[in-house]
Amino acid sequence: MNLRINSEYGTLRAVLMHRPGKEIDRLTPYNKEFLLFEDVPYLEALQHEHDVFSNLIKESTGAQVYQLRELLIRVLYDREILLKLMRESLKRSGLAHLAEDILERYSTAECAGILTAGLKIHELKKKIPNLNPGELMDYAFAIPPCPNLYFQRDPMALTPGGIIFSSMKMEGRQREADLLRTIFENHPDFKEHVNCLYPINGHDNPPSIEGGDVIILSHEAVAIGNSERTDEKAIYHAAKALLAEGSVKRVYEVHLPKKRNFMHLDTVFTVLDENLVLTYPDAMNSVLQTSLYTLKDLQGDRVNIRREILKESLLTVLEREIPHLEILATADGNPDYSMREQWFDGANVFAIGPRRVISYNRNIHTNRALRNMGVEVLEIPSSELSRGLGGPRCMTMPISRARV
Ligand SMILES: NC(=O)NCCC[C@H](N)C(=O)O
Repeated sequence: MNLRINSEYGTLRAVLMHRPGKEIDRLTPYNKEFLLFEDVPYLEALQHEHDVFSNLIKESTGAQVYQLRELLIRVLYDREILLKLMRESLKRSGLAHLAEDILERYSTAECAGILTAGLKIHELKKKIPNLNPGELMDYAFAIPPCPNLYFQRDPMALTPGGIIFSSMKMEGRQREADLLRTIFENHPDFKEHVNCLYPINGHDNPPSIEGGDVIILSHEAVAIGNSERTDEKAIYHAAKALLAEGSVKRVYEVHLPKKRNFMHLDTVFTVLDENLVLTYPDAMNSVLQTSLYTLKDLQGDRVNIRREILKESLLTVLEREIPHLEILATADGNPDYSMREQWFDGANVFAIGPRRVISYNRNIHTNRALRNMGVEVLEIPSSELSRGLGGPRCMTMPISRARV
């Protein structure tokens, strides 16, 4: 499998998703903010909505849907890998010394569950009755959960030149990127095909970048959001690696307002075809500065890139990059409905092919506007999925698309 994609809309061939599990049941009214949720979802209904989504992808495209849990269990059969992840996950609670005890008492599948759904002290006490957890109370986390794992777009990004492994900004999501990187660098289906663009070798604490900020604009250009989650130093390094690799010629850094409802660039626009982009109009108007990275010179390992600050809106950049571009505003530009639907990721549809998208059913005004534009819109239920503040694009990591 060639782990590169050259568009946001080529017909989907394979995608990685995560069916939400027990990690969702760890959310409470008191930890939901730290864990980046707007509410406390109802797990069974959330799973049902997610199943509808993954089945629809299979039926409408025939694409292979990989499930993160299965891939993870496969790589965790390597004890060294499992031990490293377990130690790392126990560090914050000060219990890293228990990693080997845990591996002895739990099966590999159970360990995969622990690494995604977390582990509480009282649960651990059932396996290790004489446990001394120091100051930690029974209901404290020995390992915190990853409830955002169903937003598979964010822990990495596939680009035309290879993979950007995220370094996630928020503490509540950091393990997700470790899990994804471990899978892609070790699973037999993928490991030979990874060209890692980021983080650069030897960087222990890389500046943050998240997959939702990376969008392929055209055959020659990629945009990366400088956002609440992605740092300009990370963009510089990712741009350098992408330009040196040579598949793209321009990387745009797009400055987004650091606001929760614009948290990533893909909350603001989605490319649906060679000449069609769906956008949230308010954000397009407030994005006033972009920077452009291009290659200056390349001699062996020595790469120099140039950065120009463009005093241009994102709209101008898109119009220049994409010839004969048609822009469709969410809710057809109605300010009240587009604002409402932005809260439920109206602009964040998942393109499964040119002018074919999967969208939340609740975004009725956006869906109608899309259909009026000739886009095929397949809808999924969204009462629970949307409580995590992410849409269909956020929930999917396309790993193979037909080249366009
Ligand atoms: N690409 C995206 O916009 N992903 C949505 C992530 C939502 C998640 N609750 C978060 O705050 O990170």
